[in-house]
Amino acid sequence: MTALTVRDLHVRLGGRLVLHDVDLDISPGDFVGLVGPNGAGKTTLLRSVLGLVRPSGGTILAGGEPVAKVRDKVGYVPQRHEFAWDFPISVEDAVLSGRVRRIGWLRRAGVPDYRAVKQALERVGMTPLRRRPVGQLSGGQRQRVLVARALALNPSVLLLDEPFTGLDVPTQELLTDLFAELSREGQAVLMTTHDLAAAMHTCTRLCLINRTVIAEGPPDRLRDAEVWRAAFGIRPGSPLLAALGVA
Ligand SMILES: Nc1ncnc2c1ncn2[C@@H]1O[C@H](COP(=O)(O)OP(=O)(O)OP(=O)(O)O)[C@@H](O)[C@H]1O
Repeated sequence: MTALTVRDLHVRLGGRLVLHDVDLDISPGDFVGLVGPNGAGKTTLLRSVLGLVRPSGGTILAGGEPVAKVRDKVGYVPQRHEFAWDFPISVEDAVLSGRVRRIGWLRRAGVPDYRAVKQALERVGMTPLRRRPVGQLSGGQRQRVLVARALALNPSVLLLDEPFTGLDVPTQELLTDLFAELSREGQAVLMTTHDLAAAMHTCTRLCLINRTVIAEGPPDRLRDAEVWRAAFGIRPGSPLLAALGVA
């Protein structure tokens, strides 16, 4: 069974058709890079899965069920600037807040919740900083907190919105290794990124999108320069195509 199924998705925002005819299947263990130019609708696709945007048509299933019924199967790492870093909470509490959908707003966190937080902090290497206020963290540390916050839910689908923006190479490597490991453990990972070369190298599949899916499949099967030109409007002979090994 697929972990995430998107069928015939259409999204209108501000009276404009931002996404149309989007079909996508992601299986457990897939590490999918969602790539496309600025304004292609990548974030809108993630937000549709999360129910933050209401599609004008189509269906989205997680593990075969309408995603609206199983939101706690979906973990989400937003872009860093979307989180309220000036809120006076510790790293540990920020990660715990990722479990709110499972705990419920009115209940207290219990042993399984604290255990999940502890494991998530360990996976991103943030245990030593668990009591630090989130406002005192560097960009890379903040990104690791956001990843831990999503992992604390033990999701079967993990959505990542440009997780590498502004990160140094060691932090990018740490997170890339973690995402690859999660996918090997059976999680379905869908990541938007503008780092095409890294996506070609690390993702098991790529989905090229520009308001609709232009092409998708394992990176080795996407060596056709025309496909990249159609998605990104890259000019023929562009060095970018050579850098991607698709010239
Ligand atoms: N709330 C909104 N109201 C109207 N239009 C919107 C809204 N949010 C996004 N859009 C438009 O939808 C289109 C897709 O935006 P989206 O943020 O999904 O693209 P993206 O592929 O994630 O882009 P980027 O790579 O620049 O982050 C853009 O043209 C954007 O201007």
